[in-house]
Amino acid sequence: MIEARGLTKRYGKTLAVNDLSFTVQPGRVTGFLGPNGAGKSTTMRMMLGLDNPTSGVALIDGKHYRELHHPLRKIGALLDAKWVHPNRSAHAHLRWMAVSNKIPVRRVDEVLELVGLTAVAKKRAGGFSLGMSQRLGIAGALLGDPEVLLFDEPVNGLDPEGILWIRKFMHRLAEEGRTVLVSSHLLSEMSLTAQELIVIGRGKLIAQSSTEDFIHAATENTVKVRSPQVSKLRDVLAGTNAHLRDDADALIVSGLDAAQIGEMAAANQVVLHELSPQRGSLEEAFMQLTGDSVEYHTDLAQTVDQLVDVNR
Ligand SMILES: Nc1ncnc2c1ncn2[C@@H]1O[C@H](COP(=O)(O)OP(=O)(O)OP(=O)(O)O)[C@@H](O)[C@H]1O
Repeated sequence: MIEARGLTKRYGKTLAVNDLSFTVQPGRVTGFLGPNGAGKSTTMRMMLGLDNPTSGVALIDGKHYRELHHPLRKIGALLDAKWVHPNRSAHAHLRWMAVSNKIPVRRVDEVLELVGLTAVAKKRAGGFSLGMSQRLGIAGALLGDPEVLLFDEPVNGLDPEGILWIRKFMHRLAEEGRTVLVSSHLLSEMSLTAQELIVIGRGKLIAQSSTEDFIHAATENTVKVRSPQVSKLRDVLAGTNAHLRDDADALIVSGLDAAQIGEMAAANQVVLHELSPQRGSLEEAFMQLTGDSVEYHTDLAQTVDQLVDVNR
């Protein structure tokens, strides 16, 4: 488990992290979400003892990082995938990490296998693609077989195949009972990867909840209905507290769920061609909860643009 209590970091005039308190539980992938500059990396660095908090604490299973006897066996991290000597092979890089952390060298082959790099283990890491470098970084994080894993923007710049691989791998690590914290500013990706969310903005906590609750609380659930007898359907729904909106050849209904609409249509012999509940998106939820912040809107627009690029 990871715990932040009143965690605060000031760099001169910049309050990078502002009184953050949250817990990250094992067995789930927790997304650490916020726009660029929100304070995600700074928070992760403090968890890893790479930066000292101005006040507050970050604890790994109740201990400060510096109190851990074998840190790599407790917590592994991927902060910067390009942090590797370019002329070293993947194997040599991991071997060096293992030896300097008193981890048995046989573990190197195991983690290379886990991340699918066995075939290129002897190749120069400097020639690796970004996706391969990310895998090597993840292999390094797994060397000590740690219970807690931190990944800072692991899908940034990856192609769709690389993104899918990382997503499945994160799920697998959580299913093994590990605590997995993944930072990202890519909202749609996080909605697929993370079961829990910690959302921050300008260093402050905006929300901590399950992804589902976060979306549910901040967006309206509607039902899309298509019918060849749409005016009859309107009459049927008129006597309820449903709110109707036109969307091309469909009606978007709020205030009633799909079952209620279906039953009313059947009782009144209205033919339906479609009756589909519409889920809000993480983007919509994010907009709702951060509605008054121009900074977010700008960032969100960029995020959506990037996402479109990624999926193209
Ligand atoms: N070493 C530092 N010295 C001064 N300011 C810093 C330092 N590190 C971070 N900051 C500032 O602290 C704020 C939070 O930065 P941080 O990198 O933690 O955000 P982030 O959410 O990880 O963003 P990104 O997704 O861009 O990495 C930013 O305003 C940043 O400029």
